[in-house]
Amino acid sequence: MTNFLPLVEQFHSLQGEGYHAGKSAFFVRLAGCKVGCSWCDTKNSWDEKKYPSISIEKIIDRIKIAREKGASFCVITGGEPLQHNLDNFCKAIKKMTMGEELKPMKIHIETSGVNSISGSYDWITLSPKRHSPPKSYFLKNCNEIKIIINEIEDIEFAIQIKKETLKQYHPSKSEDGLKKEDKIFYLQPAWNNANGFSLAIDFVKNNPDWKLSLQTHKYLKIN
Ligand SMILES: C[S@@+](CC[C@H](N)C(=O)[O-])C[C@H]1O[C@@H](n2cnc3c(N)ncnc32)[C@H](O)[C@@H]1O
Ligand SMILES: Nc1nc2[nH]cc(C(=O)O)c2c(=O)[nH]1
Ligand code: SF4
Ligand SMILES: [Mg+2]
Repeated sequence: MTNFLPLVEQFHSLQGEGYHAGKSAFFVRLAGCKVGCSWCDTKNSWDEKKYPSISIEKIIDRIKIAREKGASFCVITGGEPLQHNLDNFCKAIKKMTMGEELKPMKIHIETSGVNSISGSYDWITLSPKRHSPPKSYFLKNCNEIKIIINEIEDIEFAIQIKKETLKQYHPSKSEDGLKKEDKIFYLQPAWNNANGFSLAIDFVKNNPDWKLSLQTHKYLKIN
């Protein structure tokens, strides 16, 4: 199991997307992705050979500092973070951020769901991809689903994913009171794609069980 991970960047910012948008968060962007979305905004992260392998303790030292400054959770993203086995990393985050009067830091993950699960999470954001659909584990266990909209076929894919997800009933309750089956379904327009924006807005207007997610950090010109 890995104690070193290829790291693109780590930064303290606001979660820009989805249910937790606007909250103080620390991001760990791991390198490596084989999913290859043509519109990916993080293509620089795909080739893990370009990045140094950093010890998980060193990564967590920065997580601890960010927490002292106010980050309320850390977001593991990428690249596709689950290309790596994250069991040790998640365990170490929990262990190293726990204090006498301090609960362990919450861990969120952003994933396409194409790899097997490893690690354990307080929040799973699943962003399913049309050309490489997610494993059913993620449809069942994620907290939110965020589909990126470029063209009409993405809306059709979103409808199909929601149907599949609702088939995977999973009656358990998370700490914040949201039932696991109460997933939140988001359409997120692909950045700078006017067609994606108008398709997503029209669909959400007519389908109130969906919400719009915007990449608010990009409007704010922050990380
Ligand atoms: C860069 S990905 C990394 C995590 C993981 N590989 C995934 O796709 O979920 C982080 C989030 O950004 C979304 N994303 C990537 N490129 C985007 C774009 N051009 N416009 C809007 N969202 C985008 C992804 O769908 C995902 O929800
Ligand atoms: N501020 C901010 N919020 C984000 N939410 C998900 C991101 C990601 O790239 O996974 C991201 C990101 O890159 N920046
Ligand atoms: S899965 Fe995520 S990181 Fe990989 S190409 Fe798609 S959006 Fe980019
Ligand atoms: Mg991003």
